[in-house]
Amino acid sequence: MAELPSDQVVFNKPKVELHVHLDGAIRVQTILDVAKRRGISLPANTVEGMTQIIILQQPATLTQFLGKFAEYMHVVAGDRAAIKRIAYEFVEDKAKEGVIYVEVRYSPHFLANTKVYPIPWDQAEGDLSPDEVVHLVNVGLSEGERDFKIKARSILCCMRHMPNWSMDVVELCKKYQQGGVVAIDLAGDESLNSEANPEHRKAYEEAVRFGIHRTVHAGEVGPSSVVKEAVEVLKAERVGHGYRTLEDQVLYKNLLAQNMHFEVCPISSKLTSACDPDFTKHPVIRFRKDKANYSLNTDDPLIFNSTLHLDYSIAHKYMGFTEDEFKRLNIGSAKSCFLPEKEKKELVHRLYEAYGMVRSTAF
Ligand SMILES: O=c1[nH]cnc2c1ncn2[C@H]1C[C@H](O)[C@@H](CO)O1
Repeated sequence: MAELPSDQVVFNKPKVELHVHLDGAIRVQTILDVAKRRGISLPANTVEGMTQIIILQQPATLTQFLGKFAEYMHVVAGDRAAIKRIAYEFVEDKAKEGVIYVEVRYSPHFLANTKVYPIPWDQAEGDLSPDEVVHLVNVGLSEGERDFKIKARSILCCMRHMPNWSMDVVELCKKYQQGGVVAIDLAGDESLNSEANPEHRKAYEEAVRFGIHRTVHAGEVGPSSVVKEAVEVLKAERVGHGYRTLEDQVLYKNLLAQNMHFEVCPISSKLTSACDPDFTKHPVIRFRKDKANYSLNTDDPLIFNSTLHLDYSIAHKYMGFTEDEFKRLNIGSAKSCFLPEKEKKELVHRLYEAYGMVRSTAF
């Protein structure tokens, strides 16, 4: 996006990122390497060439944006080494951006080639199940945590158009609750499926029963009723995007009063046409004025050709964000993360320390 500021670092301090898709955050070089190893032909064989094919250059619809995944998902899906590698490299990339805690989300079904119906991305049936995908991502993330000294947890996505996968997703959340999976999400095209299917509702009921944390993509491009349903029916503790909450002021005020967390993704919201392309009119400006609880996130940096620094630069340049607000929103993000209470407190404390906000207890 030509009019964006260059990748300057406007907030060079520890950060928390809560909304980023693993399959939207793969290195282009890795896609090329894996395609070469597996003998998969791609429309371009250089990083520059493939980047041009994958990225969204201009604002499109959410549906068009979601179509971009088909350019490369068949390369990594069903391949054990590739899945471990993308998880590992993801942690490295986040550490380089100054993220000290990240929750990364993905659909295990989209990376599998057996025990998933239909088998995605026109793959032939193989022997990699959604269950093993979660195991491999956990291994990649843990190795990344060890090598790059940050903390990474994962969120498993149900997909709006695939309700038959949702009970599986919640079962995987239960199975891997101690293995790095902290929550369930509902992603996909809310413009085509704005009311949650009963299977999604059942999965979220099960999540509540088993103490699995819950977030839902809602009010990104769909109406405020999707947000209302996410919070009231699916019992979401955080809202993915949530921009269109502002269309229902009663709902918005209720959510403010509850300190509901909004996972805001500035660059994403422009390129999916979720928001006005003029960043000076972005809903997060209202969130900030109202001292709402929200995070700043990349969402799918591969497809948006972006970094977390770029999202922060935009918030600074076009939306008037200050260092103090960056600190406040990161502390709110840490408090809204899905870690167990003790680890969450430690994370919040680390931010207070890094931001020079530790109060002396001396009298
Ligand atoms: O911004 C988004 N909105 C809705 N769904 C999304 C967004 N970004 C990625 N996804 C989908 C496509 C991915 O394959 C899936 C799981 O990460 O989630």
